Amino acid sequence: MSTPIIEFKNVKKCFGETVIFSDFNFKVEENEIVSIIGPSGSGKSTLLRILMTLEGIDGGYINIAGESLWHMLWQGQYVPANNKHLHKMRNHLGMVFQHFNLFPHMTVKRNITEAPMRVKGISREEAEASAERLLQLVGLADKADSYPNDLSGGQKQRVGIARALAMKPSILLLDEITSALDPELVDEVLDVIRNLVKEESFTMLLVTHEMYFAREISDRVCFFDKGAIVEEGKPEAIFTQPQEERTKAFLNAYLGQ
Ligand SMILES: Nc1ncnc2c1ncn2[C@@H]1O[C@H](COP(=O)(O)OP(=O)(O)OP(=O)(O)O)[C@@H](O)[C@H]1O
Repeated sequence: MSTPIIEFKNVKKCFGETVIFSDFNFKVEENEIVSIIGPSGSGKSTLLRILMTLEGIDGGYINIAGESLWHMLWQGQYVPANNKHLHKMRNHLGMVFQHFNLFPHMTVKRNITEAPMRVKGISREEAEASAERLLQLVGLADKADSYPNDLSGGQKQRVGIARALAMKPSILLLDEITSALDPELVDEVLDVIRNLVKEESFTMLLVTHEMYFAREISDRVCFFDKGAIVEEGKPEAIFTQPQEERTKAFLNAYLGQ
């Protein structure tokens, strides 16, 4: 078997006294599209935030493309990886957030070019050419000079996707990217992701409450509860023949099955 592109091994994560993951194990293969579904507060966003190194861990390992993300063994102790290594590992990942997280004082184009120029040292010319291509891809070529506050929620999120792609990540993390949107704006954002996976191979890990989208797009769906994967499998199997009581109850509540 090939090396998984993402691997959590015996990961422990606490917020103070609250244990989110006690012994979490999880793998994603290269070019696999995996949806994480599950109740609110079960740790789904934390999982993505840990991968992005926005949160640390309290034990275990996380490997990305076969290399340790957070901890390295040094003289018998686990220590955080140094900044250079962390920077290299972060380059594998792009994340789209629920609340867009765009810089309001920057134009759309600048929101997209900022990180590639600052973090990757790409020239302004190259970053702007890439931003223009990406804006075309997300259907916002005419909004390059607008400011985020002049855009609809769906447009803001499409900028969020373009911004994540500008870093050329090999893994895209999507954290409930349509949850903050009015229902009529959801599909314009999901269509961008649909087109993206049609055009290119991607490793994608998405946390979503859009069950029809998870079913349509995923190679694998994981039902997650209380910091653990309760059940996982092909979308058809999870959505039509869930085996675990907790999965059935969740899907019943969600889909009225
Ligand atoms: N920075 C933090 N400090 C303390 N507790 C936190 C922090 N971030 C998350 N939590 C807690 O960790 C638990 C898991 O949160 P998380 O956001 O990962 O859940 P989730 O499954 O993504 O939920 P939702 O579907 O509502 O977004 C929750 O109880 C949350 O309150």
